[in-house]
Amino acid sequence: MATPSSTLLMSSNSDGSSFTPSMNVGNVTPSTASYTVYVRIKPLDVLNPSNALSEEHYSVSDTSITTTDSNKKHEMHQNTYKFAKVFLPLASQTEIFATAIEPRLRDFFDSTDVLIFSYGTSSSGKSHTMQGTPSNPGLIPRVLKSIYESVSGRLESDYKLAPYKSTQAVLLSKSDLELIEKQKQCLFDSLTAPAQESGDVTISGIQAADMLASLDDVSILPTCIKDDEVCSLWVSFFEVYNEQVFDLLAFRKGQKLPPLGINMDRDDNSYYPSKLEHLPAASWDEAYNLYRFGKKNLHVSSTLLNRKSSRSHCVFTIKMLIRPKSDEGSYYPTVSFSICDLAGSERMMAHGESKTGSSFQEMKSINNSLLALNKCFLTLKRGNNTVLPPFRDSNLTKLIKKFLVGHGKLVMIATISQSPELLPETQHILKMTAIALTTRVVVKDPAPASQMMVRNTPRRRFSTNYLREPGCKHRPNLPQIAEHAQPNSDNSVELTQQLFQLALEKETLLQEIRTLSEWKSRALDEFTKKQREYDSLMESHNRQQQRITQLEAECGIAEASGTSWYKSILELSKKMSERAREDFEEKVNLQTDLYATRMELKNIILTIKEQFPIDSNDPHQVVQRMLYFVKDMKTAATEEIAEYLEALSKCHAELAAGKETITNLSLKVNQLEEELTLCRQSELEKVETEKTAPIDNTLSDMDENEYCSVRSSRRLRCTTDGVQRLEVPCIPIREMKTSTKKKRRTKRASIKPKDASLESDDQTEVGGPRRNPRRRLLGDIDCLPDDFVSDDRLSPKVQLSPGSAMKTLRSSSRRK
Ligand SMILES: Nc1ncnc2c1ncn2[C@@H]1O[C@H](COP(=O)(O)OP(=O)(O)OP(=O)(O)O)[C@@H](O)[C@H]1O
Repeated sequence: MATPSSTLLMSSNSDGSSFTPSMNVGNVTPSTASYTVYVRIKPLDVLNPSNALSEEHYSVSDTSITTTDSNKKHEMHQNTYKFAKVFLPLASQTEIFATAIEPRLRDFFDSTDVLIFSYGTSSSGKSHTMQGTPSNPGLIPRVLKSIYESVSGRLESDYKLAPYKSTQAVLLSKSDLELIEKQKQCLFDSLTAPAQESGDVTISGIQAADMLASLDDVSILPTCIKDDEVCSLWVSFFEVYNEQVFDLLAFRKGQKLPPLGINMDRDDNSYYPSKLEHLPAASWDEAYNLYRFGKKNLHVSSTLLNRKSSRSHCVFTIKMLIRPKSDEGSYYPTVSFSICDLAGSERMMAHGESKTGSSFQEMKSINNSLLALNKCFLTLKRGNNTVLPPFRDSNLTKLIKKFLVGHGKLVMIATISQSPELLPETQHILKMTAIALTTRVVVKDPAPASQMMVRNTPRRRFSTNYLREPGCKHRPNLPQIAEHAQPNSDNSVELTQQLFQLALEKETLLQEIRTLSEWKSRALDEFTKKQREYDSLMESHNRQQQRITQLEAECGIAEASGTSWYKSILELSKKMSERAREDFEEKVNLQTDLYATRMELKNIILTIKEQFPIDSNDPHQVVQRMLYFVKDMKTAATEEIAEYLEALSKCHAELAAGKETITNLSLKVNQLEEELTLCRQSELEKVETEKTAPIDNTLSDMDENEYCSVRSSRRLRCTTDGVQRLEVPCIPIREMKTSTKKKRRTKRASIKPKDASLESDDQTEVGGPRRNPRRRLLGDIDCLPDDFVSDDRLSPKVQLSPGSAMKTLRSSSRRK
């Protein structure tokens, strides 16, 4: 507020009359203004957001978007659109706020009016960007937080002034203030009531508290408010629905709100909704609750593209009023920060809306107002001084005209959806926003009121602005005061402005008259032409009629009359009725077929919907979406099959390798078996040889220890002076035991008398002929089974240790 504050007191009129702005229209130097345009891309899948783009149609850089599309001849063509910045799908609300909004908040605190608006197709994320969610707050809660944090400590508690018109203020009396407080209380009380409408998009109080908690990252900005100044913040909220303006903060229980009129503020040539509620908000909570209340009144309904689609353009504004602490009657012109959430554009027939009904009307008026906005951008871009932008074509363009002509800062956030069905609309949005970015507006009008000083606007009952409803318990029946009753009739500048405005209006009207007269003359020409055509047709008809009469007379048909004519007519009528009946039957059949086909189609759609998560009822869309799903499934299945095939081929390879190994092993086994047979044969031969060989007496000379030590080498070697060698490997116990038992049985069969055995023992004791150990050993060897294998590796499980083999041998020989 640097400029105004330095001249505030100097401009004061001593008589306390209304302020006369000191400006010279002719001396204003024209400057150029431009708009700032950003683009935000909605994630392809909002439930699992990622930066992935539908690469078939979009390629993106930091400041541009290129779309690829095919025309009617199926030729591919690309369009590139440039912007201040492109926010990718994963861009956070914090990033968007810091990049797009913070610089504009600095402008706001520097006394510049700001308008931020979101623009895009339906369901592209406009409301998400503006409002956000409790866990991910959008721009509105962030702007409010930043403003309240920045002016903290400078807010006045008892309001002396209230905003009026576009930039002015009015004095408030105590009773006005009481009424305002009661009005606010009514609004807040109604917020606690449960939501009634299905389309209610209000964030609950608890959610709002959560939201505030997650707004810590919002920065505090330097303000222009000096130590000896105080400020107040006022909130207003309205919507443009079906080309009518409705106040969203007006509280009328159970009553339909009447639309507001639109007035022009001559101070800055801007339009504003007349009698719009401005309510003071002392804190973030109060301001956000007012926003929540307005959201409750908003026109929202469910469409094919969005379950909670905004059906109106809504503008939420926060106005800052600064005044010197000591002077209750003086103030700086109010400065406003507006956030506009535009309704989404939609192609009417493309999304299955019928041509009748309120939703069609809503869509029509939304598209008309957006068309008017686009026309304004185009005309402003051409910079043609002779053609005026069609601001009056829609109430939306009328209300934001001030920003379109360069007074204040305008920021556009275009939101785009990557849905392939919305590609034509998205391309149109990109085209219009890219045009807006390159538009340079020559600011011709006198400087807006925010650069002027206003002092002591005459005291005016605040309540007359809006408290006119007799039914409201907080609103007394106050006398109405003419809205424009200001005692500043002798105001030449205002008159100049009015004249200027009137001249502009006259120019527009003259142009309209010219167009109409052109249209009229064209229509007259057309009419004359048609009249002539009609006359000539009538003439030929008359001629033909005459000719028919003449021919009838010539053929004597008139005399023959009666029967033949009557018969032929009867025949003809019979044929006709037959034909009509056939036609009717055919029609009925066709209708039956059609009905059956429809039912079949309905069933098919139901079946498809059971199997796929599709919420549309339009058969075309259902089939299209199903095809997408099927395509996805097919791709997934193909990938899976490829994986399986790969695994299968690996298995085949492994199997082949295994087979080869098995073949090798079986070859080896055969080889080994052959070797084994050979070994066995050689061993048996050896044993046979040993059996038949002469007894070696050398062994008898071995003492037991020597014998055992030889055996401990796991192969008993009985050496006979190198002449003969017997190798006795470990002997299987089972075999050995079996042999022993056999021996015993044999022994029992031929048992000797006790004396005989004693005799033999005696013989041993007396040094009779001792039995040769070699003989004993051979006796045991005799017991070896025929299939005995001499290699201990072939019978590894049961082996006889050298000691036990010795014992067994001895005991068996003893028994013998
Ligand atoms: N950037 C985003 N990240 C996550 N979800 C998003 C994003 N943008 C939009 N959405 C989700 O997409 C849905 C539609 O968004 P939204 O209501 O904001 O669209 P809109 O443009 O305001 O539509 P309309 O014009 O019909 O009101 C919402 O459920 C919203 O949460």
